[in-house]
Amino acid sequence: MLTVDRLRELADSGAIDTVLVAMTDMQGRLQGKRCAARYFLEEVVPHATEACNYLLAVDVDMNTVDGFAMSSWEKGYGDFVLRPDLGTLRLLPWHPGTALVLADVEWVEGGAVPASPRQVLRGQVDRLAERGLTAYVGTELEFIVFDDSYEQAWRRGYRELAPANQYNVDYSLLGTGRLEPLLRRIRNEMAGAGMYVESAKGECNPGQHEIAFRYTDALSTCDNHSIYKTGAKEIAAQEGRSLTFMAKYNEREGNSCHIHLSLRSAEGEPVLAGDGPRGFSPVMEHFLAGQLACLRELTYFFAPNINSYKRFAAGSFAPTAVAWGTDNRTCALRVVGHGPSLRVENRVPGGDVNPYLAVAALVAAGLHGIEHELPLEPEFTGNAYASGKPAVPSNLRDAAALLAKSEVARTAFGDEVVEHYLNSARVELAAFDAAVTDWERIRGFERL
Ligand SMILES: NC(=O)CC[C@H](N)C(=O)O
Repeated sequence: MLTVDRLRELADSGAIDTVLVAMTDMQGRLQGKRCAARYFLEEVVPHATEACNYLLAVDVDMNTVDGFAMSSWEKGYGDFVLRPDLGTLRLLPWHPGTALVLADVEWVEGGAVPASPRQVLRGQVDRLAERGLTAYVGTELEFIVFDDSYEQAWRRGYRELAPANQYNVDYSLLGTGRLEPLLRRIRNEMAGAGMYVESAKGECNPGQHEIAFRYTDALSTCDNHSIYKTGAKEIAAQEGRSLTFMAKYNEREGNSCHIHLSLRSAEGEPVLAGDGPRGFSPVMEHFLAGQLACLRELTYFFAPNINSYKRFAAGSFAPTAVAWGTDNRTCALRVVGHGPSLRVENRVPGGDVNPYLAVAALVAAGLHGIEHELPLEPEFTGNAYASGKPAVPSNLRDAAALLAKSEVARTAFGDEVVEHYLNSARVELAAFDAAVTDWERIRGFERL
């Protein structure tokens, strides 16, 4: 990582001339400004910078949409403050002479903006800390690479794109070898941006790949995740290609973002393993029971888009059943590792997830289980797709309705945050309800 002093040296020598100041919006995108390095050092470091507060109140298309209490035409769409978190300062190797810092979002009058995803996660990290606990998190993003550039793909309406592999390349070294110039750039340049890269592997959908990063504390993982997604797209674009993290690009395997989470004590000792019957501690039992109890009502934070729900298909390796199992990939909650590496993998999130909100939801669910000492049901063995267990919500409307009634969410995040994201869901549902899709035209144009 980069210190401000080192940045100053690099700026003085001309090696760095630009510093990106970024916040993460509701959709998990980096939004912000490209600052001149000198201006960043002289003005933004001591005084922060500002951006229009509609950045937490627009849809994917940047439309000003109604219903957000914190930001509206009535409120004049004023500014909020982007306060750099200097611990996130780093070089971005894929842009010459460029560094990046992530910002916390505050009101001009002071105080955190509650709906800011980074602030939502900070709140849950603080709640854990009050119990002497720290969350360690890893996110596993899958993506599909295409030979088409983003511009070509857009112009073609995303139809008939050429995936960068022609067949299933799951674990195929031949398959990843084909894309190694691109994959190697992404791996090495993310390492240059301060991330601990572990490995890359092929996946099942043609052109589908995954790059794995070492787990770290919850906030840093979500920060890295957001920077990585942007960087991977930018590197692909520089290579004349495109890649997508959308949850379900076509009817084959979707793009997941499995989230692994473990807990440690204030002394840094792993606390999930213990002397219980399965090698679990009471904290693990309650934490996992909390995940099961809250999964349906918090699914919105794992699956925030219309498309997210298309992943949840039987036999797809994406979950449909709210069940837990030991190293069982058919369950929504897969327990992996043992002893100090014991952890919970939530398999519900797709590549379109906002990591801050998803991890905040996992922590909130776990704390609910711990605070209420929820007992853990027996593990599920076998094929959970055929289990008759409660179902992961199958669409955004159901997930939003479940969130609206969630006392756990309201207690953990506050009504303001829950109402904010419920409005976001409403906006997305209304936009989809108003859209006429290719599917309808293909079925209806001639034949109906
Ligand atoms: N590696 C896997 O388990 C595949 C996950 C699958 N692609 C999904 O969308 O969930």
